[in-house]
Amino acid sequence: MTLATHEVRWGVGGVLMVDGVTLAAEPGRILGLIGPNGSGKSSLLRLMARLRKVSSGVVTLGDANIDALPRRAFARRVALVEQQATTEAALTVQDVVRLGRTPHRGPLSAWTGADAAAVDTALEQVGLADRRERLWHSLSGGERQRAHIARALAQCPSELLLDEPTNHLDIRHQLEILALIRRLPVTSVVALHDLNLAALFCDRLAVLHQGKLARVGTPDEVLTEELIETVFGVQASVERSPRHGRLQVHYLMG
Ligand SMILES: Nc1ncnc2c1ncn2[C@@H]1O[C@H](COP(=O)(O)OP(=O)(O)OP(=O)(O)O)[C@@H](O)[C@H]1O
Repeated sequence: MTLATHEVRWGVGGVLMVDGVTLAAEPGRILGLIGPNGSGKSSLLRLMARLRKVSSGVVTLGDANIDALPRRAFARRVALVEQQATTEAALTVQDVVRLGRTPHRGPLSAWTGADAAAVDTALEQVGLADRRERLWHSLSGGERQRAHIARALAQCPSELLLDEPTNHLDIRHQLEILALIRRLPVTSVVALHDLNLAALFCDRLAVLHQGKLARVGTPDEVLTEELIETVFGVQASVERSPRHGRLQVHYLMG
């Protein structure tokens, strides 16, 4: 087993934002997290990445409680790409991506061929190899997003957590990034707003609603017209695409 949450709760000021979520990623697969704004997707990802401490319950990696793992060992395995990560403006793209190598290097160790190769591969994978010398402040929103994904890939994680990785990306780059995540030999947990992209790329979907897990299963099991209405408050018609065989959501206007 890889990352899993067991009855995890987290709240602020007595209000639970993540309320008793039990969920396991499957090795090598993509688990999509869907749910309305404020339903707890980012909070759950941050708990899984150990950026927040659970109020109760446990997050495990394999058999271990993640709180019991040494920080570096955890960081070598689990990478998080946050929604609005900030970065020092004076850095270049490759400086940012190099930060991904930190968990693999000692404080005084020299930059190795393996470090350089991981950075080069990550830049190639997100299509930023030709912009590696560019300063951060000169990048577009989509280029910054891709640079943050490259930083996570340079970390060579076995578990990759992504919060809305397609935010800011044009449609070609949305498809390319999700196709890349599919190809990677890693376990991924990805928060997504676009239900059609979730149906296209995810092996399983977990639906959060007001901090609780409303449903988990394959896209076919989860993406029903009834669930979309109950959780998102939107009427939709769900059909199987004759082109790619995945479910497709058509939103019905008033
Ligand atoms: N540090 C915090 N302090 C107080 N409330 C918080 C904090 N972090 C998150 N919340 C609240 O927790 C709830 C869940 O937020 P979260 O960001 O996890 O939702 P989300 O599903 O990722 O939303 P979105 O789709 O808008 O990104 C929201 O009501 C949010 O305001």
